[in-house]
Amino acid sequence: VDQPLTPKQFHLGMFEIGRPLGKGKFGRVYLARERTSNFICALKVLYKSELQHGSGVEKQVRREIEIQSNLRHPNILKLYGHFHDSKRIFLILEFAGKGELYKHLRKENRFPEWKAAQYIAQMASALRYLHRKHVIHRDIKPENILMGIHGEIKISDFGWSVHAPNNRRATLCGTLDYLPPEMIKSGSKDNWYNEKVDLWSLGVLTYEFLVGEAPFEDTPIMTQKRIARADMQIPEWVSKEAKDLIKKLLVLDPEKRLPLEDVQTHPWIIKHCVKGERAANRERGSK
Ligand SMILES: Cc1nn(C)cc1-c1nc2c(-c3cnn(Cc4ccccc4)c3)c(Cl)cnc2[nH]1
Repeated sequence: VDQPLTPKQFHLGMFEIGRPLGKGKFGRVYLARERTSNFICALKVLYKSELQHGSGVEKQVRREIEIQSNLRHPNILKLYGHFHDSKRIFLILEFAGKGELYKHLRKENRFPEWKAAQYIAQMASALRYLHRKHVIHRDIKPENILMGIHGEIKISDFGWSVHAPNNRRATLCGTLDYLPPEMIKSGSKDNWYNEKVDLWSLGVLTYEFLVGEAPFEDTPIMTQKRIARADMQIPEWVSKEAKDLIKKLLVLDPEKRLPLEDVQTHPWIIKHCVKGERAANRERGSK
């Protein structure tokens, strides 16, 4: 499909800026329309002054641009291009029509199993695509997932992703809930650049979609202790198939976590994702 946003050089005058869509730790995102093609997109604006020179954040933005502009997958938010002026850096991103997934999760408290399974199947498909390109996301959590107009999910915010193998040090901030044990424990960091870290986070995400809170949610100290021991309880009302998948992803040994191709063929995923449309709608109608 020919992308209207393919000129080599972009500049701010090409866009009509709309309402603010949200803000992150660094920068804000605005709805925008490219004037000649009327193409709707999301413009992420970062102030250079906020990205201290030579700091990790500047490298993170560079990495986000380098990695995300080469990705093309229905469940990964597209980065069409970027440009900058004297004070700001602009990322031209795909507009996700239904916004941030975590807001939907908080509003609904938790997702029904059929919806959670479809989201996890889409995440597994996107992660398989990333891992085939030796990209590790390393920051899978509801806050970094957006929703398209048809309810499909889109992984965004590649600021923490890396090309494996990689010898960069990373400073961690934000929630600990999604960190795998190998990133919590001190000692060898090469496990940080093993794509198995995304499998652990996928397990945490599955749990949070179904239960409405993260499995190791606690005080920061207790969260670290519970992660290091994979100490979590799955409520008895969660189906046995869903419990089985969570337990096969939240495994301390990275090498023993269920591979993505087995996630996609897991009975819980098959049960909710490959039924005929009619049967699935009938089931959903009864929810
Ligand atoms: C909000 C919202 N409501 N609806 C109906 C659609 C949206 C929507 N938001 C987006 C957004 C969007 C907005 N905020 N954020 C979080 C953020 C902001 C700044 C730096 C880092 C992270 C992402 C994007 Cl990128 C891309 N598409 C988006 N679509």
